Amino acid sequence: MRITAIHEKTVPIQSNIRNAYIDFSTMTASVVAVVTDVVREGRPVVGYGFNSNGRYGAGGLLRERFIPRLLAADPALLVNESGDNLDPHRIWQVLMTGEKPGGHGERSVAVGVLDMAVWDAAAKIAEKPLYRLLAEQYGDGNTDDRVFVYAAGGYYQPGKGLGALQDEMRQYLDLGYRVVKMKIGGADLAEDVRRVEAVIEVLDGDGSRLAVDANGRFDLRTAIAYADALAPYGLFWYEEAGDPLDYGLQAALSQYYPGPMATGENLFSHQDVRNLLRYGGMHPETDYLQFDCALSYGVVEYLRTLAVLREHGWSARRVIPHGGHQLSLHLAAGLGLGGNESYPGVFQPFGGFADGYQVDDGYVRLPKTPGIGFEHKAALYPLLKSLHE
Ligand SMILES: O=C([O-])CC(=O)C(=O)O
Ligand SMILES: [Mg+2]
Repeated sequence: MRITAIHEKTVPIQSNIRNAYIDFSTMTASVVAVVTDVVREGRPVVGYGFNSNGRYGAGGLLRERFIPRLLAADPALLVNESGDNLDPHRIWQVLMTGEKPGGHGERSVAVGVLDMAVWDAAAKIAEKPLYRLLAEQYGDGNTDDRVFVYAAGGYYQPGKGLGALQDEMRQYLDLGYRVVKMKIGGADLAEDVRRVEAVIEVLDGDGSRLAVDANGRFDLRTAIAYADALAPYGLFWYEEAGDPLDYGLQAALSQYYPGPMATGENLFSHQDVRNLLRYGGMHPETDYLQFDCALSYGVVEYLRTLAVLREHGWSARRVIPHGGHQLSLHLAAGLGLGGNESYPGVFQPFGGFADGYQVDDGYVRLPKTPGIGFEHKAALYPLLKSLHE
């Protein structure tokens, strides 16, 4: 078998929302389709991939480097021993040929987008949902039949007052979520405390159902001032307080803040993760890690990241990935992660899961059809299909 074509496009996912660090007025994403010559149900198998929010589309890198590299490779180097399916690990090696270590800038996005499409195609060719393939090949064979999800939103928006913030959160609860997340650090501390209290009111006074996200905005002094203000609420987690690469800040804050903390969405390699675990002072029993495969070289690299976790005494259950996409849902169900982010209100059509699979008391189920299941999302599939039809 072989890859016959790879199509790529940059699409907008802009909106008027803002976190503490960026607004999303010019945000884009890369979308790819990897077409194979394997036929299932009368049609060539096509795998789809895209990157999640927060990093821009990587069209330049895809067009100039990664897609040509893949198409120029001997097809025999891209398939498994028996030659009947793609081998994502071999493909990853080909993609990274000529790439020096370190400096994991945006090339991890380009590789992550292609890797997503390769796994989608490989699972379709194997005629299994991806979570089953992952559980059989890399897990203990067991899969979770439902995955914990939380609703992320609570962005800053022009004219959005406390009432609108509360209405947004009520909508998430009505959809079946139990835990919600909101942004902090984009207003002053007093205003953020009012916002946090307004959301906790909607959660029947239960702060343990609210996560807050500072998107790396704070220096240590500000992070500590927020820690003092937030600690009494007993929050679900306090996320990305300082710069994602400032492990010293994280270590100081981890010692100081009594509740669970979360970070990792802007670490793009297993080496960066290793440094966080070595030097970030995080607590394996109570903290959360948020690495997002779509931004960080894909599933092949994620398997290495999970190995690093094991070496440092962390359970995969402490991982709840950033990004709210279906690939992470498969990783969670197949490899026993702790759950997944969800964006019921933002970053559509890429956020969200299969149509008809409602969130029930904070958990969601996955379709049993082959691949990742993008075909089950009516708002997304036409866009993916338009790449090659
Ligand atoms: O606002 C963003 O960049 C997204 C984000 O941090 C998250 O979902 O945790
Ligand atoms: Mg975040």
